[in-house]
Amino acid sequence: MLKHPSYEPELGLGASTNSPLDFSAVDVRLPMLVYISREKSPSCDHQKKAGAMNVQLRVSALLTNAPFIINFDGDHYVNNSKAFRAGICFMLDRREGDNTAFVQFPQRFDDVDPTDRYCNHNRVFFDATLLGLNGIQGPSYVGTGCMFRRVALYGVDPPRWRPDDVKIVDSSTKFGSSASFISSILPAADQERSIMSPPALEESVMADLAHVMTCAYEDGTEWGSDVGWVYNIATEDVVTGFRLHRNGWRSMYCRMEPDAFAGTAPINLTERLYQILRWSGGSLEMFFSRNCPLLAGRRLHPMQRIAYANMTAYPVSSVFLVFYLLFPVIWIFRGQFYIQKPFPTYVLYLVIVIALTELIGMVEIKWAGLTLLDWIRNEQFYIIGATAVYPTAVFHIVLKLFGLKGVSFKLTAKQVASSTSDKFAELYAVQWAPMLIPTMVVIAVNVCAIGASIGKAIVGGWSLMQMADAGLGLVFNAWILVLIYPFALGMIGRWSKRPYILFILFVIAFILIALVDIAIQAMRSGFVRFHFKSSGGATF
Ligand SMILES: O=c1ccn([C@@H]2O[C@H](COP(=O)(O)OP(=O)(O)O[C@H]3O[C@H](CO)[C@@H](O)[C@H](O)[C@H]3O)[C@@H](O)[C@H]2O)c(=O)[nH]1
Ligand SMILES: [Mn+2]
Repeated sequence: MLKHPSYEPELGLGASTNSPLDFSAVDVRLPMLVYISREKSPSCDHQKKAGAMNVQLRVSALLTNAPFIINFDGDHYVNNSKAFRAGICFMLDRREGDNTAFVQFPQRFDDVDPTDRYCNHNRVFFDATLLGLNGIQGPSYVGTGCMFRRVALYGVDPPRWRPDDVKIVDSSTKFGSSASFISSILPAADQERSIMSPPALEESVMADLAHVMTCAYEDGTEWGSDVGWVYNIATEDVVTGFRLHRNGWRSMYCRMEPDAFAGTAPINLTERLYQILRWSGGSLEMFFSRNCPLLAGRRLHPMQRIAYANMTAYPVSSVFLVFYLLFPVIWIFRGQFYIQKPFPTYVLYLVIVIALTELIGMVEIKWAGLTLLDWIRNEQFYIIGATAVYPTAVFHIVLKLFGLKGVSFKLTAKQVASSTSDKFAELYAVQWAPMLIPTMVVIAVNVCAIGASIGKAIVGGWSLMQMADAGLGLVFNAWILVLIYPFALGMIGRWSKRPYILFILFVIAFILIALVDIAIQAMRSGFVRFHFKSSGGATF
């Protein structure tokens, strides 16, 4: 803090008997590290991560006023030191550099099981969706592993949309009352190709720092709305990135080998579902707020607008999907198909559309360098989320729209300690939550449908047409079970160490239900009742 680092390396000592390591060719200086913690007080909301980031933003403005900032979650670390240079290259690029607000690196995780059962890696989202957005206005901000341009976070327009005579500090209350902070803004906008010396550590500087760290500092300012990280939303990341895109900035996605950064992921099914709940609830909050992508001005690229609409409104699709997945109920009870038989040309169109969608999916996977397993996990977790989590998120937003408090989201709990003997102990832990019920019902309904159709087929009396219908129905039921398979594995806990047990359980369930169905049919036709009556008078 006292002296800006020079370019001259300071080499360490050579090897000796006391210290066997040779540092004679190593620059042994440590970079300046300043630990800060914002003020927390019962009288004001600390605004979680967004609040912490905004304090960092102000404090660092007074310390170094560095034009570029990189941010990580508490559970992430630097894996490849070259990432910093890569980010800066995008920022200083001649073509679009000046209009680039942030460079987003993918999130990578160390603690995930080899088959990525709960789709923690989210490869399709990172390596296909975010990479694809590079072709429009750039990836969304995902909260960690992201390099920012400082002035973009201040709500300043990108050069492309900024007239030369614009006043960057256009309102006296926008940034709060610190004169030192306000006077740091213009240099931050100018110094992007030079460096500035940090201030000497004097008492006045310390007083300024303490002032910008208080939680009352932001009262009556635009911090948390138009300046810095956005407040009052479960997913501050997507909305903070969105505000930058809406102002006309672009962003860049940067994937490198070895991975730039890495961190920890929740590997317990319930924790993972809570994480998805926070994301989907936050997304809907954004869609139904003044930060709705459909309300943005013309600086947001039309395709980027569609991408954001999809990224925020997606949980609504679950309402239709859950009904669809429960359709077999009608069939089990009535033994009839109520879905209208479509006419052949319509079926032809349907088949073509479905085939093309799958083909495009396949091409995207190949283009992004992903595997079939990454793709399947993605599909599976969409259905699992849509049954277990998204309905709760929709419920949350309905409560909110009626002015009620909504569902409360919790932070993602991480694996505590991994002993080498049982590395994925967490993976097999079953943790009860009401959220698990809807998906369990969907599994039960589809298992019953398969069992019942076996029963009906055995009793016989089916025409060829009925056989064909039931066959199609079975494909539907089986496909749903394939998609929900990781969830079912999660429910059997430690048994899922041997996944074939699940198949055995399914087969037993099918046979039992087939027998029950045969019994019920026999009862209906009077056979069982007759049998029981003659042998002792049991009544039903
Ligand atoms: O009061 C708080 C709470 C959280 N954090 C930070 O926020 C991070 C995100 O929380 P975490 O529990 O790790 O959630 P994840 O689901 O792993 O996080 C993803 O989703 C969040 C949005 O829901 C983003 O903020 C994260 O960047 C993104 O990695 C943590 O690591 C902390 O560094 C704080 O600084 N202060
Ligand atoms: Mn995290």
